[in-house]
Amino acid sequence: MTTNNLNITIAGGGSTYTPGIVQALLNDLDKLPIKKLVLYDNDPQRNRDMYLIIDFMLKKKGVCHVELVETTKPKEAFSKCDFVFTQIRVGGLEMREKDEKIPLKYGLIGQETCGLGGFAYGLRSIKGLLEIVGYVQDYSPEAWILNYTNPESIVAEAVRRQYPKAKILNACDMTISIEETIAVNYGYDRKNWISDYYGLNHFGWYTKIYDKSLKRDVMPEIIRKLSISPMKVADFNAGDESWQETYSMMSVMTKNFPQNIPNSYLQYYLYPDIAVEHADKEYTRANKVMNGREKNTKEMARKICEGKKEDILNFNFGEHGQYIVDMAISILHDLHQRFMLIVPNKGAIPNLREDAVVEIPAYVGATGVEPISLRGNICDFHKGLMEAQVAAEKLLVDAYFEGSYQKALQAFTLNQTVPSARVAKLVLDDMMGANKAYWPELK
Ligand SMILES: NC(=O)c1ccc[n+]([C@@H]2O[C@H](COP(=O)([O-])OP(=O)(O)OC[C@H]3O[C@@H](n4cnc5c(N)ncnc54)[C@H](O)[C@@H]3O)[C@@H](O)[C@H]2O)c1
Ligand SMILES: O=P(O)(O)OC[C@H]1O[C@H](O[C@H]2[C@H](O)[C@@H](O)[C@@H](O)O[C@@H]2CO)[C@H](O)[C@@H](O)[C@@H]1O
Ligand SMILES: [Mn+2]
Repeated sequence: MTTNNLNITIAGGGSTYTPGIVQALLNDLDKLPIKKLVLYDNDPQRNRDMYLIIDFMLKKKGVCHVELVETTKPKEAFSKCDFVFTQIRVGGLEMREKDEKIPLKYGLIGQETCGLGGFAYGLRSIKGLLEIVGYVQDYSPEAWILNYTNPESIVAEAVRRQYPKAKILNACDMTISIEETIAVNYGYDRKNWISDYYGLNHFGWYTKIYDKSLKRDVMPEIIRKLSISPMKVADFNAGDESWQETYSMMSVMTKNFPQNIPNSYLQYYLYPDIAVEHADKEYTRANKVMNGREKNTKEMARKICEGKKEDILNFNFGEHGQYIVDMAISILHDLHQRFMLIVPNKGAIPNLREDAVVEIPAYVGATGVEPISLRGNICDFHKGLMEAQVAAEKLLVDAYFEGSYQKALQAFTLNQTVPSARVAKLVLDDMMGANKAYWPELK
């Protein structure tokens, strides 16, 4: 790969996260010199809106040497690329709304990536992401794919089965968001941190947070602080009640299980009763995102269309964009920087099955990912939770490839947010009806 004149394609170009990623790209043009930026999406209107926003951003920054392209054609999008950033949402927020509302009808967690909502989303996402990975193999097999598409564990497992040699990194911004939120609440600089963490995506625990300037593991004191005063959301989640509730739940979790700092998403598996009690069955997170981030994106595009020049750009996604851009820089310049990544276990967690897809720290360089193995076994509590989740996710991916209703029912039954096979079947059948246009046929 040349270190100059890069071609970068964003698949899911119309995503609400594209401006944040482009902002990070523009801040780092010296380290990641781009010649061409392609927005690829299967929804031409969303892609057009985003083209207008990104074109506005480039002009505002005085960047004229970057060719900006919008396309719905795979060959045009994926030929001669160096990096492909993937962030698609198959079925859009309309289907996310169903993922959340159908389980809630049956008294179960309704969530984007956790519980049965995450499984429904998984069965939709796999096809869309495999299609894109396939295009990259056909048109630019040397390109690096940096994937943010959810649900990460499920799509990573599927890609690994179909394209074991694909040059892909699967990443989640949640650990970095948790770290930033902890740091601003309790007065640390997370840039000094070396974090040890293990789990599955949206399903893991910190075991140590070594602060290089303080020269100590700050995790025990953070756990004490969490139990005294719950965290306020950081600026990138400001005014967002759902995220405030989520970050407050981290205090509940550490009070009961004070050995580790958990990933905030564990609340859905450890306290599903609380989450269901607090849920509004008529107005879920999808509705909030439609009326928030999505509406805001359309508004930015509308103002640009009307020729407005001032007060157009209005977004703050925290470290989300910078995180993926930093990975590309680390590959390009062979920096071996450390990231939390979703990778095949292969012994990194010694007492967990080898073929699990786990989230652990890893170094990233020109040859890809070098995962960092744990120095010992994980405890039975975490192992038990993870084993059930891994098995359920694997069954779901089997269901996708085999078109097997039985495997899907097993996956739904094994999901730890589900109390009985009867309820699992009711939700599966309901979701099968709602997802006819997206899921493979399950027989
Ligand atoms: N890994 C992480 O930590 C992380 C963080 C934030 C968001 N995400 C994920 O990023 C994705 C985008 O989120 P969003 O809220 O911006 O969603 P969004 O709906 O606003 O954007 C997704 C875009 O993907 C497009 N799309 C859907 N299917 C496609 C396909 N098959 N081919 C090409 N384009 C397709 C849609 O038209 C849409 O423009 C989601 O998968 C979300 O879960 C992941
Ligand atoms: O409910 P949503 O769509 O607002 O967010 C779902 C995503 O949440 C996590 O990430 C970030 C988010 O990407 C970032 O922009 C900011 O708002 O903070 C969140 C965490 O604090 C998660 O990692 C993603 O996988 C979800 O898709
Ligand atoms: Mn995530």
